[in-house]
Amino acid sequence: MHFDLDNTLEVAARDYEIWKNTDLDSRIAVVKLIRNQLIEQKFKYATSITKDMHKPISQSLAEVEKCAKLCNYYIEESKRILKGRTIKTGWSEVYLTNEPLGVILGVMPWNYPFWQVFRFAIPTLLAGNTVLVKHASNVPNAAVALEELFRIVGNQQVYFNLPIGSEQVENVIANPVVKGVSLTGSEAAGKSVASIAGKWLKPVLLELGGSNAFIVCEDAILDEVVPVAVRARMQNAGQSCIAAKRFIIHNKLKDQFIKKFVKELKTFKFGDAMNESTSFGSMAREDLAEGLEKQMRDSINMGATLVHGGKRDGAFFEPTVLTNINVDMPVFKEETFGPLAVIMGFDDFDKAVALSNGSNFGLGVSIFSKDVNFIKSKIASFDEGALFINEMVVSDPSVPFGGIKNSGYGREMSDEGLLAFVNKKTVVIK
Ligand SMILES: O=CCCC(=O)O
Repeated sequence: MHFDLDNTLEVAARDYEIWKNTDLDSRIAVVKLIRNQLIEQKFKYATSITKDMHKPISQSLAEVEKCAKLCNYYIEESKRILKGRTIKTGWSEVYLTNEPLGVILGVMPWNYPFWQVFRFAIPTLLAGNTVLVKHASNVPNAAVALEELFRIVGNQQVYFNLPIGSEQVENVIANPVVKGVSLTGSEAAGKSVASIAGKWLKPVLLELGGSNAFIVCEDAILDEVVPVAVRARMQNAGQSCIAAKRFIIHNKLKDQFIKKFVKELKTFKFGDAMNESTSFGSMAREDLAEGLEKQMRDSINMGATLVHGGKRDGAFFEPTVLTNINVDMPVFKEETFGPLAVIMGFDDFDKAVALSNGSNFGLGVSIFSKDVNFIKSKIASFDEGALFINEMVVSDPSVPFGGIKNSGYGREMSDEGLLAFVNKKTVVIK
């Protein structure tokens, strides 16, 4: 079917004029309809995810349910967040209103094809904007299913799927109807989108890669920590920006940690992604698995030791563990977007901090210790967007989410996510 980009941009701009004047109660009512439809048809939506990127169906269902949770959060909270505020000054009245900006472009990735779109689109729409979504080319079923789902909105369309190639994104950003861009994707995509948006002076939110450290201190209880560590790395076949990628373990616990980690990996059930008991699937594409294999091989050639796994069959990459890592290896320096854990040791906590900060990314870090007060005293020494103590780094609708350094800038979810694309208009009355 022929897709007319210019016409779509025109309609998105025209419908924005209606949507921005739709009161917040009505926008919230629309989000309720979207949520209801999502839950009623959750198997259909989950199947579109699994078909596109081979995620086991139980995990696709969990992704769809998380989208509903995000809707519930904003259904409850958006009035409070968008309310604006008054400011006491020498004038008789000063206040701030939060107004929409216009048509906002979302450039979205394939690893959580529904979740990533929901966390961009729901708050952006509730603020009164309309959205264009340029989804990843390897999730076409999810992209179409999402547009259909959001079409539930009465008289006007507020969500537009753009089935375009990445080479067309520049023109979309440059188009005067587009007033901002949110990108979740690679560091390279972030640099490109940020420079184009900069040229046209349009606000941009970047949620890029990560190479989170997972630090285990000497006093941690391994039987509690290891199942969390495995989940933190192997979730979504390792294809998550916030997955733990570099395990930094106190030297007194390191050998035991490795043993228990590998034992836990052996409990995974591989198989048909549509089978509800499958707990570990293949990666989304063969070229991605090949890329991970290269990072692993290059690191082994530089002295890393393969402890477990390491085999690839097409897009299937065995859960893999490497140790004897140094900071020059690709598995340390680059993001490993697949099921590969690298394990390093430390004696002194400051060394663990230095290793954690030794990445160009700065999305999040997990630290496990009984001495929470000690860890709290060290919070400022971590260059990260988030620090989770005795918990893996997770995303949650009520908690701001985003990074620093090459992980991007801006925050999604919580109050910050709803205020990401608004004009905070100041009103002063003498
Ligand atoms: O891939 C990055 C985000 C994953 C998540 O929100 O859980």
